[in-house]
Amino acid sequence: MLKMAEVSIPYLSGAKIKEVLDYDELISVMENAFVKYSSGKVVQPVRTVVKVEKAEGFLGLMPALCEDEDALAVKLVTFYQHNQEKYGLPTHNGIVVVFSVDTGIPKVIMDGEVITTMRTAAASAVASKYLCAPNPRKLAILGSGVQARSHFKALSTLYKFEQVTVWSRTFNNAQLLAGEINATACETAEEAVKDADIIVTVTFSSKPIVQKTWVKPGCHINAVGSCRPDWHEIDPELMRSATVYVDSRAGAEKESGDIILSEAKVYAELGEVILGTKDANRDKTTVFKSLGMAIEDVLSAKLVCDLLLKTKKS
Ligand SMILES: NC(=O)C1=CN([C@@H]2O[C@H](COP(=O)(O)OP(=O)(O)OC[C@H]3O[C@@H](n4cnc5c(N)ncnc54)[C@H](O)[C@@H]3O)[C@@H](O)[C@H]2O)C=CC1
Ligand SMILES: O=C(O)C1=NCCCC1
Repeated sequence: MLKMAEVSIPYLSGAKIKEVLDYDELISVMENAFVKYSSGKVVQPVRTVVKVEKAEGFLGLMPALCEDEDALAVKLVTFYQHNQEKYGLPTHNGIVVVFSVDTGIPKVIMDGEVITTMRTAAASAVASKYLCAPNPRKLAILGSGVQARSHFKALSTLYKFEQVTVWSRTFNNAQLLAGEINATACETAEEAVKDADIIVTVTFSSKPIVQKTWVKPGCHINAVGSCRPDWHEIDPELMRSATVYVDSRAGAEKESGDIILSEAKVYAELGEVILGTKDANRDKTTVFKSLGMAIEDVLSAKLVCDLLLKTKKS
């Protein structure tokens, strides 16, 4: 066994990771992540977030351990909402450092951007699978960035939508995305969400972008963006009247403006629904408030290692 001083740690690029990850597999890995988390099999402190005032950005530190899965890693992720408009760079960047559970020696460092992009959408796919009404026909996407694209891909692995609508605060961006995915660009969010069976909100908005009166009763909403305690995407009245599910109660109570500002009651963690200890209220309007959990990254990184480093021993 090598000592730390003798180790040369491999780096796996986002391009390499993209080659091996697919949504089918990630969706089942995310399902397992939710189950492990809600059955108390994961050690995962609530994310530490450092605010970078100068750039209006944030650094998040996200460690988790799951001994059952022989998985220990930490994601270090930045989210800088102005990166795209200022520098043409992605707004989310980061790395995942994977450690040996037995020795604590770092095994691999890998890109965290692709994992964040794909596992977040796979997590929403799991939520939709358990919480939306059968046979969803219309998908509405609010936002037109990285997560808008990954959510379209992940949800399309589960459902064949008859109609997909896109709204973005800049209509041109909605049109660009709509052109890529054969969807309809809408001038208003109200028009986009009308009669939608599944709504995905993936923006940095600090003010609600979806109102309760616009939403079809029984709709399922994946509320993925605005992950700060003082930002929200969903009308507080809609939050209070829906059945609200989260990835982690502890995370939601500390980080989600959608929950904190509306004082909506969290009904269940998604893992509890998968475990069968809480109901999936498919006939009601449901919101899955996603904040993102370290265990999602840790198990995604483990999958990447299994796929790319199969022949190498730690
Ligand atoms: N829950 C989770 O696990 C994760 C959540 N996120 C969050 O999802 C959201 C989207 O992320 P990406 O697509 O990667 O970012 P992106 O930068 O690629 O796209 C952001 C989108 O939000 C829109 N936007 C920005 N400010 C807005 C405002 N004030 N009002 C309305 N729209 C606005 C932009 O026009 C763009 O369409 C962010 O809030 C991000 O932090 C991202 C990764 C994981
Ligand atoms: O889980 C993540 O990764 C993130 N969640 C909220 C916003 C930034 C990244």
